[in-house]
Amino acid sequence: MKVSVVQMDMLLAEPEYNFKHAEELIRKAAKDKPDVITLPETWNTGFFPKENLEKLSDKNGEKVKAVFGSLAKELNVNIVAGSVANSKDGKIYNTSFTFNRSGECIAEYDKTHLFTNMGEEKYFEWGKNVVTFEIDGVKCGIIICYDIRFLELVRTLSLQGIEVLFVVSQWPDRRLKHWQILNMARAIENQMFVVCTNSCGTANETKYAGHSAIIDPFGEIIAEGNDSEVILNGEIDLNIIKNIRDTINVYRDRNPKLYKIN
Ligand SMILES: O=C(O)CCC(=O)C(=O)O
Repeated sequence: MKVSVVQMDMLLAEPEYNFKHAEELIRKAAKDKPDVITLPETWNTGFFPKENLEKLSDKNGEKVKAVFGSLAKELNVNIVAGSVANSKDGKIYNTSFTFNRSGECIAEYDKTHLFTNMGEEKYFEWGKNVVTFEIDGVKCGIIICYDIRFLELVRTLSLQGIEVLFVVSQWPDRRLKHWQILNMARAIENQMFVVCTNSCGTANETKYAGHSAIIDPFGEIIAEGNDSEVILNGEIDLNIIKNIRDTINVYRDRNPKLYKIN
């Protein structure tokens, strides 16, 4: 599976500009003929405008579906379209949409761990479901930013059989080390690929870290960005999962009777 990670710099509270820019970047990424292209968290609004959020949000994912559904079909590529501020049923969610090569929306995930440190829960509604989907026959999971700190969520996805985890984020530069270590740890402990897509640039007083990456189940970095806008390319060899599980098989050796985590 060839992956292109779009580490995007977006403008706060400028969805019209951000839609155009995301489309431009996807078209550019598609030139290398990847199987899947990814975007970061809340790329439509930035993370996140406290005024007029409802007005700036997508409505039921209608615009994302129209633009990225047809783009996926036209470019014959799967798109993990990051996440967007998305209003539905009178509430606003931080929602990730994924499209297959036919342009169908195959996954819709609402962020389940809102970042209370920044008051995200005062503006957004909590997601209630864990989501997996298939890209060209490969089982994948999706999480959003702060979700990466919750190993239980990722283990839940891994026990459902995912081989690739997509993490879409707007992670700040001042905690870059957490971003790098958490993504790598999730890849190693769950013996799967992690494709983590961050934003870059600044919004208000926050500088975003970039350092998007494609990480293999050994924790080896296949591709990594720096702190500016870039498209990363990397190839995922799923045989690596079998190799590691044949030698260090944590799924066979785990002892769930001991684990009381609720
Ligand atoms: O957990 C962190 O340090 C950052 C989380 C975050 O910025 C987010 O969830 O949007």
